[in-house]
Amino acid sequence: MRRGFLLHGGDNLYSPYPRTRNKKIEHNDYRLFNDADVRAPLHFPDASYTVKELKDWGKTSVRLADDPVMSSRVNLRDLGLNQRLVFHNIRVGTTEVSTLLDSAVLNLIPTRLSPPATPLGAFEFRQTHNKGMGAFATQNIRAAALLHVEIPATIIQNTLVLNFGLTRADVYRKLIERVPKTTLTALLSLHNSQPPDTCDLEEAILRSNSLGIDIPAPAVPASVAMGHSALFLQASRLNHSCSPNVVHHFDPQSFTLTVHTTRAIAKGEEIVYSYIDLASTPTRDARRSLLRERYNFECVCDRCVLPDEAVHESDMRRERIRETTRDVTSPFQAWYRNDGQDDLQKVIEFHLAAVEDMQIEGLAHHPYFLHVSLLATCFAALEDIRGFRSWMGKARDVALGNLASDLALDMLRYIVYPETFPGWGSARRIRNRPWAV
Ligand SMILES: C[S@@+](CC[C@H](N)C(=O)[O-])C[C@H]1O[C@@H](n2cnc3c(N)ncnc32)[C@H](O)[C@@H]1O
Repeated sequence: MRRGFLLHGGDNLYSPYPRTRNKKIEHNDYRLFNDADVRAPLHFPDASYTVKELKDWGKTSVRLADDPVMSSRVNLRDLGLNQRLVFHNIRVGTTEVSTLLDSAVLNLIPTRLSPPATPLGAFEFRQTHNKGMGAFATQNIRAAALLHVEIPATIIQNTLVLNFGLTRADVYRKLIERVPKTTLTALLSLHNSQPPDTCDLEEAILRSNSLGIDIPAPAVPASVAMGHSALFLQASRLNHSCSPNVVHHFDPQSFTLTVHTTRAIAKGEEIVYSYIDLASTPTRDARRSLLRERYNFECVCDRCVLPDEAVHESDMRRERIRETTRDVTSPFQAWYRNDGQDDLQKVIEFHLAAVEDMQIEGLAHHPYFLHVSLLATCFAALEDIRGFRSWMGKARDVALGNLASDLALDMLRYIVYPETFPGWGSARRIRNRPWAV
């Protein structure tokens, strides 16, 4: 028996529940309710996920399992402003996520959550001497560790202002109305970086601390699916650095933000990520002006407060990283095209120099992955198992930190069975080509 299904009678849609049986439900509501809350759980292949409760239209709750981590609870309410706007308060365990979303995105809110992996959590919050609060490692932490996992406190769709003719203030006010009291208290203690008197305090804090998240959505237009901002009460305490030691990603499967280390962190070191794209801003001045413009602060990270001469060297190094990354595959390709007549050692040195520059600068963003992957490819060509495993291991760490689990699994396979790597032994093979000199 399909408990909880809404009945579809021509154009009139009615709820089967006693308290709401005679309540006419608008077409949009039906579509939302049906798709997001009822159909999805029943499609679960795993028998342990069943709809445990489903009651009270308008305050609908769906429990998927007794395990609080594996269950989600969805409350729907029509905003009343527009048929297509719906509020959701999603309970995930004991955490409530207050959201203001376009109804098209409702389908994307998971009714079944993957359990988030257990984070190391080895950090504490305390005052910094020049950046307000910050997070600090309470023990030595290895590279590629899962440091923190957090469910958002709020999610807001950025395009609501455009799509529904609301003012930005309307949207934030409506969202704040839905935030539970305890969350609001924690939210109000966060940093406010907005210029004074530009908006309400709540809005200012949400704007100062929210992070962009992508909710992938094959079924809805990209403009709707992307462009959400989420507030994370703890991750909001992480400061910016131009030499970051962590990256964060929103994982739609577990509906959590995950924070991974990009390099080893010493006990007492501050945990920092980059608020901007460091690859496109190699100089301190460029980074500072971008941060000033976007986030209204002057960067005083370890890299930016170096003496002028050291800053100049750092700028040069970062320019060099940008240059070597521009056509990152060409040295290897040239070697390959030339039937291996050039010295593969030179290709290796090219990438090693780039990696060294990045290590000095404390950078492990995208170009780092390319360089270490190409180093692994060079060592594979030479059938050098130790070199291959070492660089492939570094590339895999980056993949893990970026939640590319399929790629990381492939890489693990290559680490275990190097000879299955596609370019394994290519140095020997191309030298033996009949047309090779
Ligand atoms: C999202 S909050 C980070 C946590 C904040 N320090 C706090 O006390 O809650 C962002 C604010 O922290 C400060 N901040 C973060 N990184 C900084 C940096 N590298 N240099 C100077 N201030 C920084 C700025 O005031 C910025 O507006």
